[in-house]
Amino acid sequence: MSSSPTPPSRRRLVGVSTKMYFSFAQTQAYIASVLEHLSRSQDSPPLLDLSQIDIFIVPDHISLVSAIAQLKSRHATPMIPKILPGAQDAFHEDCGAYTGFTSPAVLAEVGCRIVELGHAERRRLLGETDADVARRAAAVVRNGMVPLVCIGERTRGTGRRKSQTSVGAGVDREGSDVEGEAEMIAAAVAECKPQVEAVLAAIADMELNGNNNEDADADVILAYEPVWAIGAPAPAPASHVVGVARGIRELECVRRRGATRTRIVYGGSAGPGLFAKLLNEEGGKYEDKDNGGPGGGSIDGLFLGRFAHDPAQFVRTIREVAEA
Ligand SMILES: O=C[C@H](O)COP(=O)(O)O
Repeated sequence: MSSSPTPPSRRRLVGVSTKMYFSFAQTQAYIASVLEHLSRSQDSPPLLDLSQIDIFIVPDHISLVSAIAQLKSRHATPMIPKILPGAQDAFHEDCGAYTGFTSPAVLAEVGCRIVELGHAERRRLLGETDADVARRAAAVVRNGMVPLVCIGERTRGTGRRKSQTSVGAGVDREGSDVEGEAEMIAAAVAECKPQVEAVLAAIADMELNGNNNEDADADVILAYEPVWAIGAPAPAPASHVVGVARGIRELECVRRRGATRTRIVYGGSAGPGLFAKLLNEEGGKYEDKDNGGPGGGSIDGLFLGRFAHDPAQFVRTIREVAEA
């Protein structure tokens, strides 16, 4: 009797953006402190196994080269995991008369590994469109880096959820109207759908045109960040996050990609304690093994902002994602 092979799992990941919160010196001090905390957490048993997860730090553009050097210098240190450096944006052209833009080719040249695209703040302040984000994602892949594409609905939705007024009520499902919640999830997935489709279509087109040497779908990270949960006192409700992530996984453009090639992280006032709540919400109800899931998960990790700007809290969250 032959048993079907176990599908490969998606690697978990956890990262932080410093947005524009830090000075150059503060970014250097932050990274040094994160490395120090990670090193200390490996000093005594029980040792933390970080080999199965990806960790990334996304500083501002000016601090990036220095951050890359800092991270590289510690990679030789035993027990310290590799931390992938990321950028907060890249243009869709590699070079030319594009004053003030950031070249993806130069980012790759200096050792950048992940490029965040289409953050809600850029969509709002700079008018970046799905088409802009899609072209940039293709350029990031073309240059051998991984796009971290921010998607998310702008408003809390019009479902009839009873606890709609309080964002902070997020993780507490008491009093929620399940039908209204389902409507809000469906509305959020519908708003995310064109954002995801545009990006995956642009990457698929680029791959079809032979610009990618890989013989497989490119790795893509979707950062699901409901706009109303960014910069808020608390994250979106776990039930909402998991519901939307499942809806995104069911989109045809996601389903037809390689099983492990699309990872989804949650962002928006995320911090310590959240990942366990998300996994608890998944509760094994969603068997995503066919799609490379780690045995019941639609969410692969977290993308943090403010609540990880304290290095100890970031490392605490890394530990939680690794051990959950
Ligand atoms: O880039 C990260 C996200 O926008 C979340 O930021 P936040 O945790 O400060 O809300």
